[in-house]
Amino acid sequence: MNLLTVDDLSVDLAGVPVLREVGFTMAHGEALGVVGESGSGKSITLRALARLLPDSARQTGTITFDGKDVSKLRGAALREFRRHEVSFVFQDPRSAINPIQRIGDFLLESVRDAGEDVSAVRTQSLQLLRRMGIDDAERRMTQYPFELSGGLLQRVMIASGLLPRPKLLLADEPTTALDVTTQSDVLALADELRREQDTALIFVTHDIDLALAICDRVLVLYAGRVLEISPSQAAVSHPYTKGLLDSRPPIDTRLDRLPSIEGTPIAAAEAGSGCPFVFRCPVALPQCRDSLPDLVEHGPTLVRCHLVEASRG
Ligand SMILES: Nc1ncnc2c1ncn2[C@@H]1O[C@H](COP(=O)(O)OP(=O)(O)OP(=O)(O)O)[C@@H](O)[C@H]1O
Repeated sequence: MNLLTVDDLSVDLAGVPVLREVGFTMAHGEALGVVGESGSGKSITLRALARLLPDSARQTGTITFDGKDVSKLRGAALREFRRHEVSFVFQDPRSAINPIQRIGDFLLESVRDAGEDVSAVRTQSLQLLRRMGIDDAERRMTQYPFELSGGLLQRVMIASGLLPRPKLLLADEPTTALDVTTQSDVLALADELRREQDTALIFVTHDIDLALAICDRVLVLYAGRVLEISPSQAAVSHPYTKGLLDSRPPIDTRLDRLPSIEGTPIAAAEAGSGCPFVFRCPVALPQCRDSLPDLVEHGPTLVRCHLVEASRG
């Protein structure tokens, strides 16, 4: 059985469409990267999965997590889902932590509420902090968030996300605010821990290279729609995903101007019945303006593109 099945998920916020017919599945322990330009719907997808959309949101479609319909969870079942089944790590740790609460109290807070064995969880917290590369974990537990650097605090947040041994960790650009070396250290440690725990990961990022490096598959969003789900750079087939790969800055040459995809993305609300990427696509066909094909298998990738369909004859 899949850990997660998202089927035909559409979300409107304050009456404005932001996600359309999003569908994908995840196996237990799998890592899925979610990439796309700003405003493509990455964070909204995560929030919908964790039942964290604002009250003004209207959602259709289904999210099935470990056999349960997430939209039907209420009361104790919803608390259990948020405590033990999914965890969230946000981009900015300082906005997600109470500034006047000590790190140790923050880590043990949810356990205290649930009446679990505090001393056992304290030991686990210390172990996780050390495994996340925090040397003097005992002392850090007694400190306040302002006493920790952004990098240390994000390590604490990831430890806190893994502490309940969730089935799924939702990470929204968890290392974007860190410098590149720290970013790769933190991600490598987090990845090792979540594999040991068999915790699946959804990793939202702007960086398609990073997503391909860390994740089993990468889902590409554009104007609130899934355009491709690919396991590797070699398998990538959609012109938009290829454009994202081609616009990475080269590591060995200095360019006067960074390569980029011509034009700007449209909002989900601006897309008609055609492919939302048609306005920027260098290889668009006439039919791309009228309809967006279904997501279909093309070798190891899942892609929705008329050009790919035409190439298959
Ligand atoms: N609370 C809200 N009310 C109304 N619209 C919103 C709200 N939050 C997000 N949106 C809109 O939903 C769309 C998707 O936003 P989302 O935050 O998911 O994008 P994103 O891909 O995560 O972007 P970024 O990479 O900039 O974080 C955007 O057009 C955004 O303006």
